[in-house]
Amino acid sequence: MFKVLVSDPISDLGIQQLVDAEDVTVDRVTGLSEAELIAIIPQYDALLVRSQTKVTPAIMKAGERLKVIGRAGVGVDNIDLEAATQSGIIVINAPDGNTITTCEHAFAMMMALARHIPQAYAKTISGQWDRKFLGVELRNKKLGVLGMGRIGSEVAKRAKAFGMDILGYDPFLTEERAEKMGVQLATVDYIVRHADFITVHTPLTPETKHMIASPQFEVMKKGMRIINCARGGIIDEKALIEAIDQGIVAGAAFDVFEQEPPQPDHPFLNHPNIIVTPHLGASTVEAQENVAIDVSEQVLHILRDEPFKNAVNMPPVAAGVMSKLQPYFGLGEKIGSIAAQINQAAIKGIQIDYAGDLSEVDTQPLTRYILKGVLARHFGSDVNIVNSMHLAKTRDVHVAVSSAPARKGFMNLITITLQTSSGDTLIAGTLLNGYGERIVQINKFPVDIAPEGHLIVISHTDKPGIIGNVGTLLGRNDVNIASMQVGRQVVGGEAIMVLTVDKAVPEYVLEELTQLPELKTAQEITLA
Ligand SMILES: NC(=O)C1=CN([C@@H]2O[C@H](COP(=O)(O)OP(=O)(O)OC[C@H]3O[C@@H](n4cnc5c(N)ncnc54)[C@H](O)[C@@H]3O)[C@@H](O)[C@H]2O)C=CC1
Ligand SMILES: O=C(O)C(=O)COP(=O)(O)O
Repeated sequence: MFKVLVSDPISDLGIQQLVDAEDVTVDRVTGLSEAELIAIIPQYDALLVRSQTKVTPAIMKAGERLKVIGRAGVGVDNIDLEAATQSGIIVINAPDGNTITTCEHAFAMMMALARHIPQAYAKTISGQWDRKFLGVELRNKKLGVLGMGRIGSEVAKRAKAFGMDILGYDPFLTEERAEKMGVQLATVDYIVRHADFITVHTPLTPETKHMIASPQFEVMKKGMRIINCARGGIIDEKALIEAIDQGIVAGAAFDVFEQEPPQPDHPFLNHPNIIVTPHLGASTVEAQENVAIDVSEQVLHILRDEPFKNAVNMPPVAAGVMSKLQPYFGLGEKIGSIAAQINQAAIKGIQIDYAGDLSEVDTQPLTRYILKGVLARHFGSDVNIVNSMHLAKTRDVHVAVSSAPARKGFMNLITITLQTSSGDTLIAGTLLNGYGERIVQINKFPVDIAPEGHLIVISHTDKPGIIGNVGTLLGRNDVNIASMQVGRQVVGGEAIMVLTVDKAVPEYVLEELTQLPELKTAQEITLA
């Protein structure tokens, strides 16, 4: 039974599929301190959060069973991604579910800002009929959009309907796409100098932190207005107050703060020219259901070892690609494991070659499984597909991948060469239609082995009588042989024998095998 902890207020309807799942139990406990979360997290397989819960390295370290952290929303700045990757925890988010809602909030803030709606409302309900609030139209104004991703693009679309001219900047915005959207591609500098309104829709990164600060405010158009419904810290809060005091900025609308919640004496609170909301951008019935449904679905997939999407600490893979690759994951992991069990010396590098059908897809997720198989001998259950690349890198294991359409006699072929301090070991495997996983080459010897259970790999000289001797010795020791494969390149030369046996072979039996004439090495390989 999988246990899921929901530690922030997440839509009931959205997580219903988790609640209904027979193999899952869901606990909801919100408002926990870090220490409280550390105390209970060891029992959980998944943690679901919004932006309140700060998922620190200490929480992840305590989460011995934690396989996935699901963020019911976009921004994952409350989750320590580096620590998650190191701990092998998958972090997923729900990037699409709150786009429109947040865009509409930004738009509502822009309109409220243009017409002083919050200030006028406050006056009116306090009994004062004050008609001095003079607004501005949006029509014919220049709107600068910094960050033209999902939300920024939707804001631009709506702003066009209001007759605004859009200046857009995003490192990924091409001239063609901008033109298609009716947006003028511009630099940040151009935007800050010319825009009447600026709205930011980027994540908070070292690059975007204070991307609007004193140097930008100094050159802004006098009387401009600025909106932040993305992340606190993209606009320098102190510099903004100064720019308002200097009459450069006429007004600002903020949904997010450098520190949330802001201190009661924060200069934005009660400032006549600044309107604020408490990080409500994503807070609609629709968005909360959407993000919770999306994240619950992926959490279920991850818990059940099924293909999933929206991982934040793993490169994105299209769903179609994932379903093509899925059948190879087990084979890849076993090939890696066989290589690492045959050659137990210090690993320097791993060469992975994909051939045939596999050359047509992005094999990156498969590479992670192969690395997991290789590294499991050293890291045990601490390695998984989230951290296998990372662990290889931190251990200076160089991973090289190549792919070629040539079929080499097989429709698909995975070949790995484990480069170690005592030489190279090559293992190749394929997925045979109707026959499943097969190992087809060990070093220079062609073989045909189903990679499962217990195998004994013997290297010997191709001489008559050896097979009989091996069989007799194993029989004497009560080791039953299920299948046997012999590979050689030339008659009487070096040869390999691979036996599938029904149970683990005691160490002394392997020892005895190596005492047989013409037999060089005997190793046991165990596969799950
Ligand atoms: N207030 C709220 O409740 C909500 C806030 N957000 C925040 O809104 C922001 C945008 O979300 P989405 O549009 O869904 O993300 P997105 O990933 O679709 O778009 C972000 C865009 O920012 C661009 N970008 C990155 N660095 C940049 C830079 N230095 N200058 C200009 N552009 C840059 C990226 O290329 C990307 O296109 C995120 O920070 C997210 O956390 C999202 C949902 C709700
Ligand atoms: O999705 C995002 O990035 C948000 O900022 C929304 O945050 P929330 O889930 O409302 O705490």
